[in-house]
Amino acid sequence: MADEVRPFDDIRALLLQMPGPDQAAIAEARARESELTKPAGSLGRLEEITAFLAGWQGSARPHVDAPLVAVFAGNHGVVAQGVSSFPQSVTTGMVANFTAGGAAINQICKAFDISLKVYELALERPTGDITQEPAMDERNCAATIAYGMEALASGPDLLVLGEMGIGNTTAAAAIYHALWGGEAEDWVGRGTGVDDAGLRRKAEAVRAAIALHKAHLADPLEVLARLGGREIAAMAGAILAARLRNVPVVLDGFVVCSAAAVLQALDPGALDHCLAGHVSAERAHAQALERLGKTPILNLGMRLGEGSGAAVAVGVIKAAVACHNGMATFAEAGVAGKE
Ligand SMILES: O=C(O)c1ccc[n+]([C@@H]2O[C@H](COP(=O)([O-])O)[C@@H](O)[C@H]2O)c1
Ligand SMILES: Cc1cc2nc[nH]c2cc1C
Repeated sequence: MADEVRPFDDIRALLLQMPGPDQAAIAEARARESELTKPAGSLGRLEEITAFLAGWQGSARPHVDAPLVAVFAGNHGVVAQGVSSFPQSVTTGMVANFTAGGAAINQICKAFDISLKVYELALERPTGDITQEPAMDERNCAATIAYGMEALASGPDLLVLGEMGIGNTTAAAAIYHALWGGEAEDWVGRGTGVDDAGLRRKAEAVRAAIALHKAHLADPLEVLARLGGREIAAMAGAILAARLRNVPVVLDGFVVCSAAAVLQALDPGALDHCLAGHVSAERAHAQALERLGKTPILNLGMRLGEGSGAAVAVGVIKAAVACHNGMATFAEAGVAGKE
């Protein structure tokens, strides 16, 4: 039916409403930066981060007073293909661990004074096995994207995305392969630590999924629904919702970036409000970041997920903002400027 309302239409409508950064605030922040007691440019990337935050927050004095790590958890039918080195029950187990405060992300959030919220997405009902059927139908996927927008409810001034989901590096690899082509082998990696046989099963699963769904993969939202997972759809919603409220986002690793890649495929400017917190050790993450046009803040060989790499990068972002707001100008300090 020509006039049928489709669940994805609401998402597409939001993509038409994305604001840009405040150029005046960026100019004002850069002007202040040039007056601070340091040689011009000597804080390197920290100065870029400050200007970026100024633009999205619309203030020459950016702030990281209410940062939030939002961790989305989902389960994946594709684990039936032997693609992970851990059982599916670990997803539920780790959600309990997050709640109890025992995971790595809890400690990193404590270290940098970041709030943490965990969003559990029907863990008892894994998504469809992408080698056999779509992970989700359009209605479910759209509803999950909308649910992810909840991450903005508490009004964070910086949003860090994280995920937990056994099998989700296979879903992410399938998304990259569908969006960016190449071979299945280009996008799969060891995830939680599969051996060579496991790696071959991952490539085979990605290849089978692409072959099964190939007639439907021209639309990035169909790619997300058919090949993704609930946590990936929810993160896409959170990234989009942040943009609509001018909240800057810090992306984490391989799986978080697959949600971002779907948005970029829908609109090349959709990730302008996003920083890449780190490059993970998952083999294809560096390649994905290159495709996204993002330079990671950190490269620490991390491959945990949970938002952990991005949360560590918040420490760097906080340092950038502290310098910008707290440093004296040459005039204030009575320090002689450059001759
Ligand atoms: O963020 C990454 O780059 C990353 C790389 C490897 C593994 N992970 C995490 O490991 C889980 C998925 O791994 P797997 O092997 O089960 O597909 C999931 O919970 C992710 O958070 C995450
Ligand atoms: C133990 C464990 C913790 C995790 N955190 C994110 N992904 C994970 C995967 C496993 C297996």
